[in-house]
Amino acid sequence: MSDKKQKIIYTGTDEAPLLATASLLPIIRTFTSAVGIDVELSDISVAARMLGEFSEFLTEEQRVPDNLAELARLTLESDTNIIKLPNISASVQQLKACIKELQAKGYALPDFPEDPQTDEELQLRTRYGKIIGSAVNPVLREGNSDRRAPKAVKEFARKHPHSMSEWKQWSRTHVSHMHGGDFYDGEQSMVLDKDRKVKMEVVTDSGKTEVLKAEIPLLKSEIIDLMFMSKKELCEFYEREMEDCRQSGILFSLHVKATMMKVSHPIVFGHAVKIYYKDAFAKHGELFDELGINVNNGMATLYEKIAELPASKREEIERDLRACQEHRPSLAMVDSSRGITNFHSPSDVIVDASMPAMIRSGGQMWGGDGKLYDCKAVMPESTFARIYQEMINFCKWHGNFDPVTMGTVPNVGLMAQKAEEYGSHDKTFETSEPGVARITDVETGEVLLEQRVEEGDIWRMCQTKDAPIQDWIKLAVRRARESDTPVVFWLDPYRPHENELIKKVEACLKDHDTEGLDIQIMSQVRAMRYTLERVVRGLDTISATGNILRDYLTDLFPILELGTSAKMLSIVPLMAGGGLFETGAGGSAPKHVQQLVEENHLRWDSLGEFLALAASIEELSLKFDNSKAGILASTLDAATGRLLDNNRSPSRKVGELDNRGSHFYLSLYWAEELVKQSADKDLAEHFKPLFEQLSSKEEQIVKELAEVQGKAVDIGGYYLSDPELRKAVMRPSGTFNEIMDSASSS
Ligand SMILES: NC(=O)C1=CN([C@@H]2O[C@H](COP(=O)(O)OP(=O)(O)OC[C@H]3O[C@@H](n4cnc5c(N)ncnc54)[C@H](OP(=O)(O)O)[C@@H]3O)[C@@H](O)[C@H]2O)C=CC1
Ligand SMILES: O=C(O)CCC(=O)C(=O)O
Ligand SMILES: [Mg+2]
Repeated sequence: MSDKKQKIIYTGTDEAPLLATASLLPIIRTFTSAVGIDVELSDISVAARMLGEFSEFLTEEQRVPDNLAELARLTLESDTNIIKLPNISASVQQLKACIKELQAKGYALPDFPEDPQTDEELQLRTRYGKIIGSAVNPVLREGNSDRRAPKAVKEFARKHPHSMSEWKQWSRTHVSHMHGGDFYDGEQSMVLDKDRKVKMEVVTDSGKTEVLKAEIPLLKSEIIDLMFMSKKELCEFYEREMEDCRQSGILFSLHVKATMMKVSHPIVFGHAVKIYYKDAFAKHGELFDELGINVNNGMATLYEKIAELPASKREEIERDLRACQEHRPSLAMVDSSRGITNFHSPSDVIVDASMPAMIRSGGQMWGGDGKLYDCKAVMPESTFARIYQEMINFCKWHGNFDPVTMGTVPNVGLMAQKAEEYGSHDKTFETSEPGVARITDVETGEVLLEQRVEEGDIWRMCQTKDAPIQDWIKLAVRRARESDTPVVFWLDPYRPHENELIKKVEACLKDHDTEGLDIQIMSQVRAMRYTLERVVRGLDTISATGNILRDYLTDLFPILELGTSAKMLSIVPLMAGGGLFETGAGGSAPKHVQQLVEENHLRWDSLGEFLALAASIEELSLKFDNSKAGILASTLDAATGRLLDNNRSPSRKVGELDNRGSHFYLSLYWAEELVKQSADKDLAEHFKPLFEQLSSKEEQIVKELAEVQGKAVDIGGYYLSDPELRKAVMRPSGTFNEIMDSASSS
C-alpha cells in the first residue's frame, strides 16, 4: 500500500442532499477510517459560494474559503477523488432569497442589482452572475461522463417496477419546435487549423464595431461554432403555437434549461411570457420597465413588483393579465393547488427532468384544476427537441414502456472542459442593433465565421476542445468493450458542428481496437428509434452523445427505467487521472426539505451516494494498491444490493423508514458483509463488534428513528442552515450515534 494520503473530498451542497449528508458522512467516516481513507467535507453550497465571492463585505470571522475554485484546481491533479452531490443551480429568485437569508443572519452582502446602471452595480451583477445557474458542475467536469444503471439497481427496478401511466394512441400530446431561425438553422462550424486568439464582435448597420468578447484563446484542432436564434422568428413561432394550442384545447407547456443555459434560455422564456400576455405588456410595458420588471426571471417577479403599487393600479394590471388568458391556451401547472404556472419561474420546469416526467405520465401534465391533460410541449430550439417527439411517436404506437422488460441505455457523454453549448454562456449575447456578428482572429484580423443578426437575436459561440473529444471516443470504446454492449454515436450529419464531430469519430475509431464491437453513428432521430426498438426487446444500447443529449438522456432513460435518475451511477473519469463521482443525475429535491421541516421525515434516497461512494473507494483501492479499500468497496455494493432487496429505501410517508433509517440499514448490512468476507480476516475482526451491536440494537434504533417523526423541526435556515441543528435532526438516535462514534474512534 502506498504511503500517500488517501482522501475523498465529499461535497457539502444544498437542500435534501445536504440534510442527508449530516447523517451519512459520519457513517462513511466510521467505515473508511478503518482502511486509511480520510473523507474531507468541502462546502460548495450556494450560500458558501456567495460568502466566498463577497468576502470583502464580511467580518474576519464570517469569511470562508473559495472551495469551488480549490476543487476546480484539484480536478487537474492525478490523485483527486471527489464525490459531488447535487447542488442548487440557482435562479435569480433563489439567489435573492439566499441573499436575504444571509443578510438577516448578519452577513452584510450587497443587494442583487436587478436593473444595473452604474459601473458598481454592473460589477456586482457580474459577480452574482457567477453564482447563478449551473455554476458548479461545469467547473468541476474536467472529464467526460459515464452514466449507467448498475446491475443491482436495474434488477431491483425489474422486480419492483414503478408506476407508468398508459399512453393512448389518440393522445394529442406533441412537441413543437421552430423550423427555421433557430440555432440549428443558422449554425456554422469550423475546426481550428492552429492555435489562435479570437474576438467576438458585431459590426452594426450604423457603422459601429461592438467588441463583446475581446479575447478567447483557442487550440489547434478544436471545433468552434457560431449560431443565432432570431427573435422575430421565435416570437412568430410562439404566436402560432399558442393559437394552435388554444384551438386544440390542450395545455401549453414550455420546457427550457434556464439553469444550465443561463443566458439564452431566460431570454427564450421571457419572450414566451411576453407573447402570451402581449396585450397587457403593450398597455403596461412602460410601467413594468420603470418598476425594473424582467420577466425573463418569471412572472413571480412581476407579481412581486406590482404588489408594491397602489391597490387600484395593481388590480387593473391583474385584470388585464387575466384578460389575456381568456384568448390564450391554458398553461401547464407546476403547483395547481397554489396557482403556480409554467411561467412562474424559468427554472421550475427543467427540460431534462420535465419531459421524462411528462412521458412517464402518459404524455400528460397538470392543469389549473388539478387534473391531467394532454399538452403541447414547446422547446423552441429544434436541435434536440426532435428526440422527444420520436419517443412520443413510439409510445403512441407501442404503448408505454414496461420497466420489467425494457433494456437499459447507459450514456457516454462529451462534457469535459465546458464542451459545446453548456460552456457557451460567457460567449452568448443578445444583439442590441442589427449587423454582422463575427468571430475574428485578434492578431491577423481574419474573419473566421460570420452571420447576419437583427436586434434582439441571441447569438453565441461554442467551443469543443479536441482532447476531450478524443477522450470521449476512447471512453465509448472502453465502455462498449467492458460491458459488451453496442454503442450508437448520436450525431446529425446535417448539423455543421456534429458533422465535424462525425469526421473526428470516424478518424479516431481507426486508432482503437474495435474488433468485435458494434459501433454505429446515427442522426438523433434515427438513433432514438433504433435504441427504442432495442429497448422494448429488452436489449441494451450505449448512447454516446454530446453534452446536451448527455444531460437529457441521462434523465430520460433512468426516469423511465428506474423511476428516477437519482439511482444512476455517474462517473467522470477526470482527464488528468483523478475521479469525480457525481451522485445520481438528479437534482436537489426542494420538496423534500419542506417535508422534513414540516413533519421530520426525509424521503431523499441516498442510493446515488452509496453507488458513487463504492466507485470512489474502488478507485482509491486501485490507485493506492489498498486491498482493504477494495473489500470496503465491494462489501458496500453488496450492502446496497441487500438494502434494495430488503426494501430499506426511504418511504415517502411520515412515520415509516426515511433517509436516516436507510442509512442505519446500510451500516448494518455493510458491517455484516465485512464480517462475512474471508479475503481479509483483520477487517472482518475489526467490524465484528460494530455488526454485533448494530444487529442487537436494530429494533431500538429503528424505534428511536421513527419516534421523532411527525412533528415540525427547525434546522435554522434554508440556504444556510445551522450545522448543529442539522446534526441534531439528522442524527436523532442516541443508540445508533453512540455505536457509530465509538466504532470510529476504536
Ligand atoms: N447535479 C446537479 O447538481 C443537479 C442539480 N439540479 C438542481 O436541483 C434543483 C431541483 O431540480 P428538479 O428539476 O426539481 O429535480 P429533482 O431531481 O431535484 O427532483 C425531481 C423529483 O425527483 C425525485 N427525486 C430526485 N432525487 C431524488 C432522491 N435522491 N430521492 C428521492 N426522490 C428523488 C423527487 O420526487 P418526489 O417529489 O416525488 O419525491 C423530486 O421532487 C434545481 O435547483 C436544479 O437546478 C438539477 C439536476 C442536477
Ligand atoms: O448543473 C446543473 O444545473 C444540472 C446538471 C444536470 O442536470 C446534469 O448533469 O444531468
Ligand atoms: Mg440532468
